[in-house]
Amino acid sequence: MYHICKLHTIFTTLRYYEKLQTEVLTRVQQQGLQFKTLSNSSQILVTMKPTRGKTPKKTPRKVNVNKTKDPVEVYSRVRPLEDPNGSICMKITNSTTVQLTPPENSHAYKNGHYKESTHTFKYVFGPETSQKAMFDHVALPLVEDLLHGKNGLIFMYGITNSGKTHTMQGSMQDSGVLPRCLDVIFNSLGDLQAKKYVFKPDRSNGMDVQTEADAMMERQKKELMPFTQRTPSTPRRKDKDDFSNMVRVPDTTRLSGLIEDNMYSVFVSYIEIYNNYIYDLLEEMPETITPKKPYRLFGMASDNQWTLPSKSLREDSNHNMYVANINEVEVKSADDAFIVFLKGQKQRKVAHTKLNTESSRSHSVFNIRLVQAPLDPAGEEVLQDKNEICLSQLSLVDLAGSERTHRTKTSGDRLREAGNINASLMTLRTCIEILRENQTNGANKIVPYRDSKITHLFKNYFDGEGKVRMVVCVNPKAADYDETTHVMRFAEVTQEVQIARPTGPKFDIGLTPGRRKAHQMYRKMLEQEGGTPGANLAQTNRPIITLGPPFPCLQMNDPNEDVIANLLAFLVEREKRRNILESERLRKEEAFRARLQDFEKEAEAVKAENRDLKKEVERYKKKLKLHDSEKESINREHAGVLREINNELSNKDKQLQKEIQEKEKLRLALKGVQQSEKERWEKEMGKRVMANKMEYENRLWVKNAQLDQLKQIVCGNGEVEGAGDRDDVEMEEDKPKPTQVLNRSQSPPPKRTAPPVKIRHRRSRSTSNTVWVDHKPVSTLDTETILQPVGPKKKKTVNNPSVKDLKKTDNYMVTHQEEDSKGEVETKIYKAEVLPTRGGGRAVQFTDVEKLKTGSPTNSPPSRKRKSDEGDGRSPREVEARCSYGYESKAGQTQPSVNHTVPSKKFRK
Ligand SMILES: Nc1ncnc2c1ncn2[C@@H]1O[C@H](COP(=O)(O)OP(=O)(O)OP(=O)(O)O)[C@@H](O)[C@H]1O
Repeated sequence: MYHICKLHTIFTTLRYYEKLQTEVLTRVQQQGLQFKTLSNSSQILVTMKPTRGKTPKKTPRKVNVNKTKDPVEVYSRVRPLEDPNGSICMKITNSTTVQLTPPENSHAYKNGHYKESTHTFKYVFGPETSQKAMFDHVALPLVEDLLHGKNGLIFMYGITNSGKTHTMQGSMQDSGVLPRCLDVIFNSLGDLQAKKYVFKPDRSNGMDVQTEADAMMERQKKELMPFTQRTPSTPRRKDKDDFSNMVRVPDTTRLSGLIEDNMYSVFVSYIEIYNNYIYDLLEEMPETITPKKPYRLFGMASDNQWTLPSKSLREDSNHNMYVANINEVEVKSADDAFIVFLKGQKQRKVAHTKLNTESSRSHSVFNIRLVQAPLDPAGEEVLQDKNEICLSQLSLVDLAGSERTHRTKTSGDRLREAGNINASLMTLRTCIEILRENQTNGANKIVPYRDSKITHLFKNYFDGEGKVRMVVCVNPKAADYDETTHVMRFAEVTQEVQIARPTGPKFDIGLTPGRRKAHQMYRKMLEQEGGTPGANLAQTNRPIITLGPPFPCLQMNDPNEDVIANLLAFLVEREKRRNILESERLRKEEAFRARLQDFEKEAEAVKAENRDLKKEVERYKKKLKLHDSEKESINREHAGVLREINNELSNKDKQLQKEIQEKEKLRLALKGVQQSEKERWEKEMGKRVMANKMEYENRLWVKNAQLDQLKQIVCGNGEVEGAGDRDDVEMEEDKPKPTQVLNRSQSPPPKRTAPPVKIRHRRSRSTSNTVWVDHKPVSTLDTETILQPVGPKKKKTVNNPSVKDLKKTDNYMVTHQEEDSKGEVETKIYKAEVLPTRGGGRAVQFTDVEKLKTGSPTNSPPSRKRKSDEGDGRSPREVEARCSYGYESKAGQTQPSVNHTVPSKKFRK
């Protein structure tokens, strides 16, 4: 009794303190502060946060940018060979690497790929690996995550007959991943499970919570009216009987670390994706339909077959994908869950193919959802707050095997299935590859999750958070080489995809830890005291503190009976007891008061701390303000500098534009100048060509005339032949002998013609005293050289000689200038005699030419030579021939015209 009282007091105190603490916390939380407080009795430091713990299911839509990411973990399992003597194409080189060698009959080998390929994974399990080792390595960590409120996905991938289903399901004696997951979950939950129907799926991927009383009502209702229920609950007795002969060896692993003040429930669902349609494998068959054939369906259903309706995918309020309107069964033990799985398995589409006697023709997804919520402050029931429910999910996926239809020798429905299987696996590959590309290259390509139901369903795992593990099952058979290499390559790519690490939920919602235990103890005490087991303190009417046994019977049956004395003794006893209780009460009251005072002091201390924290917050706020203003001024400064730089940049830009324009102008001007120069030169060259042409024509004419003259001489004009001045004779001395002359007369060369002028007139006049008419056209350039042409001392320089000028003199010279191809100016001075004509006019006969040429000292030797007679060994006769043309000036003409002249003929005016 004493202990009960003590406990009662402790509980009352505890509750009072909780109330007090909650009040203080609420106030502090309202102020948005974090602070530390001491727990009342255990003196444990508990960190309180302003926000309450939320469920982890609220995954954000987009990838968590700042979250830590982990790559998808890929494991490889190599199954044993069916035929121990068969040829293999792979070798496990170490615990993480597998090497593939192309066999000679493989496509790769035929296409020239002879090299071995090496593939590295997180771990490679050899053929001897046990199911238990496989589970412990791959799935156990995800089960642990599930119990701590985190999501996980395991999928089996590989070609047909590679051991996917074997790894996932295993056998009764040697269970695979799925049954072991169930075993470990229920082993770990123990008695932390909530009563059935306390948690209820809300049909939109969430969970509702109800009181235990309501849950009990629902249980009773369902037990009383089992036929009205549509949703399958815990496996019925019939189902249990169906599988009773199956004895499964369970996994005994138990995980610790669960939150004892939480209540847990497990829900399972089982779906398959067949031909890109989703079916609920736990769908109950309507009572009205009695199938003639067993559940298992292959292909199309006939009239009396039960065909599963297809389900659709939806997105919940947290943007998580889920299959709408499927049955989620609440299970209370691993065996129950396994029976549900077997029930669904019966409806799965499995068929016999050439490569696998029981080949899965669909992708199957077995979902385990764990619901947990904290207990109320009394530690008695689940807190009736939907927001405090935490949902975590472990999806176990057995993908259908990819296959080459020519190898499986499929046709009809099997072929269509294979096409759909391969298409969905291809979508999975594409999604993974694009995801990887987006993550590694920073690309922003759209991941085609929607192209296939399987990828669409697991979109959240890749986009959101959770742990993803893939087991690549491989058959070492040489015949599978081509398909296996594809699978291996894809698996390697998958390892590069990063998934945000899941964050666990926070259940620290400000309630005292150890509630469940305290409540259990309390109940135990009540039971010991004879109270109704399970009744809580408030509902108990029986007084916990009594003053002793009930009053004795006061009825007097015997006159000798000392009723009064008995009553007195009883009362004395009772008074004594009351006094004891009173003193005890007073003592406890004192103790309680003292404790209360302690709490008050503590609360005061908390308040003081709160005040200090407030002050600190104020100080930080001020600091923040200061930093803000500093930041503002830096920003302003920065903006000013930026403006200046921009201005400078724009000025520089303008300047550059200006320079570019000027350059363009200059280029155009230069182009113009170049064009005009070109035109000028073309004109000039045209003129020169004309002059040269005329000159050569004249020379030709002279030659012809000389030839005519020679002809005349040869044809009998002895006078001419014998004639000739002495000079002529002298000059003829250099000529060939008479025989040669004879020969020459037969075929006279042009050089040997008679001189066009009399040699006596060719004496140099530069030294005579007569006045020369020096004809210099206006365009004549001054050569400005030291050496000047040899010329007469007396001369009259005219730009345009008139007849009158010529009448006064008998010596005439004309200056002609030309520019050669090298740009050097050549000056020619033609000298002539002015002879009177019979008609009273004057004829000019050119007798000599003097050439002056300027040149660059680097291009030509620094000589400035009088070009007369050239000194190149040419005979004087050649000079005569050269000068046997002249200018003829006629009355009325301002310019004399060029004409040929011969010694016998004079040009007349
Ligand atoms: N590791 C293993 N140890 C022993 N037997 C195995 C192993 N892996 C697979 N097997 C056996 O090989 C056969 C085919 O395996 P399983 O059905 O698991 O292949 P699968 O990849 O699921 O094929 P499918 O894609 O066609 O469904 C089964 O009989 C299975 O028992």
